[in-house]
Amino acid sequence: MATTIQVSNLKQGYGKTIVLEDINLTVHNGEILGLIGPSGAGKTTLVSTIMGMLRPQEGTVTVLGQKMPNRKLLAKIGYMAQTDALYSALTARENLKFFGAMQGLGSADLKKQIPYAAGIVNLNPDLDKYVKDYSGGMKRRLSLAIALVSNPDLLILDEPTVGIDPELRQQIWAELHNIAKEGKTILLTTHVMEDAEQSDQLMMIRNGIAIAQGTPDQLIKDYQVKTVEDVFLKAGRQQDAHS
Ligand SMILES: Nc1ncnc2c1ncn2[C@@H]1O[C@H](COP(=O)(O)OP(=O)(O)OP(=O)(O)O)[C@@H](O)[C@H]1O
Repeated sequence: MATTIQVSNLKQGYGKTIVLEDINLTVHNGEILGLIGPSGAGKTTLVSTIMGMLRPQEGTVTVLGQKMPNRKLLAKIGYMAQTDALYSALTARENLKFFGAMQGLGSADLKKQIPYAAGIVNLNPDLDKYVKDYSGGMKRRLSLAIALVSNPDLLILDEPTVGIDPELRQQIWAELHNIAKEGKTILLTTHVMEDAEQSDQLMMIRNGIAIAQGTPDQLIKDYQVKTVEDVFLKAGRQQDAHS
């Protein structure tokens, strides 16, 4: 299986503040990796480093065979940030057109991809509304559609299911699994245990350290617990006991 993301011995921080210590991670084509951890653990910092928005302080990050940061690769990455970066004075369709064009889509592709991406998040009926009139959940859904619109090889989603109701969450997960089956790679951060359970691989980050890594089933077995949440709690207690 080809490798989409390779993080080796990454140390990362802001100035003298160290946020991540010795992170090692491999994500293959077609895999969904869930990054879980408490608020402030360093998930967004890791995602930003993988995207090339932050240069590693130590160690290396390779994405789709290229060492990061690499601006050219951004066109191959669909990114949904934690805070919605949308143009509120434009309609949802205009936002999708703008961001799709930025990702290199021509008008024929946009015509096909906008209804596809909006369909995944049930936004087709509201595409011509102004974003300023959208609810918080609709904005999250539009941000996800923007990440999907260019059919990228790598999808990076920072807390994609916040503000999304359970029924739509299930629908989105079904589509994420379809996308992964096509060989695309998905990296997402989450606080939601149901999301973690849907991931192929998990990395649990706490206090800047990867405290557990593996498939949800394997982790549950290794930690001799019943749920992914219990794995996280037990791994956290073990980390505290050792520090
Ligand atoms: N630009 C920045 N400058 C300085 N410190 C930062 C910056 N961004 C984040 N931090 C700090 O780095 C640490 C990790 O933050 P990060 O946003 O990566 O956590 P997170 O796991 O994504 O949290 P959350 O789940 O709340 O989004 C925190 O202590 C945060 O205060």
